[in-house]
Amino acid sequence: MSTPEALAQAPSVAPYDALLLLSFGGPEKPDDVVPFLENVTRGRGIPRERLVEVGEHYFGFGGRSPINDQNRALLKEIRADLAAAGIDLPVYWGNRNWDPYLRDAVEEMKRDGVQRAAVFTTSAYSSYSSCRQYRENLADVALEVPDAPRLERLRQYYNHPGFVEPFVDATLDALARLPEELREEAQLVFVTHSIPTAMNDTSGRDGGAYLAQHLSVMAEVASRVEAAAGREFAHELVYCSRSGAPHVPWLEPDVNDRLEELAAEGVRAVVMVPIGFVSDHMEVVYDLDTEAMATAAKLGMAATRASTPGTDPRFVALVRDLLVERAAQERGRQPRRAALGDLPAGPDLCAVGCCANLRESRPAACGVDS
Ligand SMILES: CC1=C(CCC(=O)O)c2cc3nc(cc4[nH]c(cc5[nH]c(cc1n2)c(C)c5CCC(=O)O)c(CCC(=O)O)c4C)C(CCC(=O)O)=C3C
Ligand SMILES: [Fe+2]
Repeated sequence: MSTPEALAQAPSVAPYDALLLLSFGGPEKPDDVVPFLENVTRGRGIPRERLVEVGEHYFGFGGRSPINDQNRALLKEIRADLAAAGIDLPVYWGNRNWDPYLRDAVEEMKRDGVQRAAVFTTSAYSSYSSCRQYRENLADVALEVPDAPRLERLRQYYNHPGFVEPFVDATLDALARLPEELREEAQLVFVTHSIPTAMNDTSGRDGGAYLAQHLSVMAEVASRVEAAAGREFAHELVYCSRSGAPHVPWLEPDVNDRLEELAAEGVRAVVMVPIGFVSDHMEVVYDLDTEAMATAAKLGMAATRASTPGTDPRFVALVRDLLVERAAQERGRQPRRAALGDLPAGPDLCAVGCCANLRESRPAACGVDS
């Protein structure tokens, strides 16, 4: 809570008068599942069989995705963290695909008199799905809501210490949960969401950013884990949650296929480190904790899964850090831009053509050209 001392030293967030948490959204009851999937996949050429299959994942969890509850928990922690730092700023929440929708959040912000809000998205890396599509959503809402507040997306944060460091501790913790006699030989299997290779090819300013960013985070997490554990670990990047038509190439190998190969090579223990995900949403609780864990069990491998940042205090503080950094930038200062590893902190505004939309050319907010 805000003490007088905290208020006196509070960092400035001017020119912003609100923060918006922008996320994916997920169903909350069985009747939501099909309309949610229709929202997500409208015009995207996802085969019907894949939709039925993904629907089953949601029904298997009572028709309720974990993602909205995780965002509610994050929202609560962001508010507490800002207040503790003496920052008095309203925080709103809106989703791309499910209630509460972005548009409703922006209507509410407008009613409350918000003029200019910073936007934090729950996806850390660069790709059409995780970057430009949110920028398109922001451009759409600016057209749908007359006199909407200005909405300025905060930079991608995959290499921010508040994202990387929780994964280091989580990996050490997951290693400690393996049977002691297998811990020494465990391999680290870093996992992210597969995307079409064509989407990777157009990600970031120069292409290939999605893969390059993950490789950089993997190297950073692995080297910190090795330093803490005092030994090296074999590590590699694999993928989960492939969808799309079978003839369209997506990033590989799939985590399950790779576990089969590792078992055949004699590997008896793995730690899955889901660096592609900010919290334990459906891909994590189904594709990893249910499906990949069953694969490992079938193969007789010991496996644990490292936790995602979720509401780790360092991840919550990352939100404030990005906000304060960007606010300073907008006031003409040159703030420190925290970043770990071999890639620089990402730009505030995306370059022309960054994370291109492969289907159609649509307006996107928060670019140098928008
Ligand atoms: C890179 C990436 C992230 C990570 C970045 C970020 O977090 O934003 C992400 C997140 C998420 N994806 C999610 C759910 C779904 N994604 C789908 C489909 C797709 N995702 C893609 C990519 C990504 N997706 C792609 C290239 C497609 C193909 C269709 C298309 O080109 O757009 C489909 C359709 C069915 C299927 O095909 O699986 C669903 C249901 C949920 C909610 C989970 C929950 O409920 O807890 C979340 C957080
Ligand atoms: Fe997805």
